[in-house]
Amino acid sequence: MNFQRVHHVKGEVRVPGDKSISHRAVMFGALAKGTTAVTNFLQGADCLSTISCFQQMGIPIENNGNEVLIHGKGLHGLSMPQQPLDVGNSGTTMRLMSGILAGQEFKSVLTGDASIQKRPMGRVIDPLSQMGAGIVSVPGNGCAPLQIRGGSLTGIHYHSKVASAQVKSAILLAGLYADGTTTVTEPQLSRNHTELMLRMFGAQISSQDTTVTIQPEPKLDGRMIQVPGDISSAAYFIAAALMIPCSEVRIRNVGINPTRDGILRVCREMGADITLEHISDTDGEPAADLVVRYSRLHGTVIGGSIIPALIDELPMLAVLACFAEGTTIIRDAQELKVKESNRIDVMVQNLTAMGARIQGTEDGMIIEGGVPLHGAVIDSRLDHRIAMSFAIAGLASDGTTQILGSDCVNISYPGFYADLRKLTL
Ligand SMILES: O=C(O)C1=C[C@@H](OP(=O)(O)O)[C@@H](O)[C@H](O)C1
Ligand SMILES: C=C(OP(=O)(O)O)C(=O)O
Repeated sequence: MNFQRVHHVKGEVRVPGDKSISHRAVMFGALAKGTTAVTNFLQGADCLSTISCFQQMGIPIENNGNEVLIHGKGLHGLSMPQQPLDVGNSGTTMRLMSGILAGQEFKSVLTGDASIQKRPMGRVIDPLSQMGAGIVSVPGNGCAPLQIRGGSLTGIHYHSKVASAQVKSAILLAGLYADGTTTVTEPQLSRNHTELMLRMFGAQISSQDTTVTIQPEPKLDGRMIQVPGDISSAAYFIAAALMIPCSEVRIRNVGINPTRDGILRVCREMGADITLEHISDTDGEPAADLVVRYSRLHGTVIGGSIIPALIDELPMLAVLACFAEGTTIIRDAQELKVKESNRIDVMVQNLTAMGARIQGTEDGMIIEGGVPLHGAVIDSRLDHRIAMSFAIAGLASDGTTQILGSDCVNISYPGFYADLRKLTL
């Protein structure tokens, strides 16, 4: 797909439901007794993979588009899948499901696409093995496919080396089936959707700073879940409005959980004009309308404990930094190397092709802003966040930007190009 400079982005948009919350709604709904009704569920390929995995384990799920109904069978209601469970491109599905499957008295196999088979799974294999699960990497390299023999788990206190909500959640979910208390401490606080939602379903879970503790064998009850818009999807429109002169965009009902709102904090630090309106709170997950206006930005340093609160937004922030005066340093972000692609290498390669002054580092990037960008052929490496970031870059650059593999946006935002187009009319 090709992109060219536009004069502005203007108008209103409603981004689809949050990906992290949509996955969890299906998983926890399946483990609860009774029906869970989810509205504004993200119909992206990743969340559809989660639905199909639970259907394969005997959970009836009706996907009516705007509402998803999960007819949960309780903590011990899953049945043994007859085939390997295919998570597609979704790291969240693979890692959270490994925690659930570690607690089941049956054998299962988790697999996925070429990208997922390169991502590190040792980070869940290690703690789940310590809890007593039989979990192995079939190719023997710490990656998927994973073979899991669950049951008879012991609660542990795990000190994770990475601030990862997927690792934390996998351990907490296994903790539902352990014979005592399970605790996870992480180096920095990662997104806390698991803690918030499991508590709403009836789990006994308590958090203090970067430590979370869960008690086993709760009675989880089906419930209603309203999914807020995904701030990671809103990031593309936030950046477009900030980068393109004369722009003003209103993004409705965006989740602004403090463990996810790093992009708002960094953009404001860079000089962005962003206001929040109609702030609401449903089940502990705050949301707001974001009003974003074109702003003259300056460079900044992004590192430390804010990184987990904006990890998926860093590709877009790297593009934004090209449009800010001065230097932007992104550090402590080595996790970018183990996402759907190596997001440090891919950003450096593609932004360099567009004429940016950017240098990759061991744990991030250094970007000299204020150098105009020009169109180029962009290899998305089938990474949805890369494709969306460069679509926005193309709208603010000379010439034509061609994105290869542009359909991969279906992973997290199937209507992305249509919504973007409406804002450019
Ligand atoms: O728990 C989640 O829903 C997610 C956690 C993050 O990954 P890590 O846990 O690997 O940091 C994030 O990058 C991913 O898009 C979704
Ligand atoms: C890293 C991501 O997702 P996952 O880990 O679920 O594949 C993402 O959506 O940017």
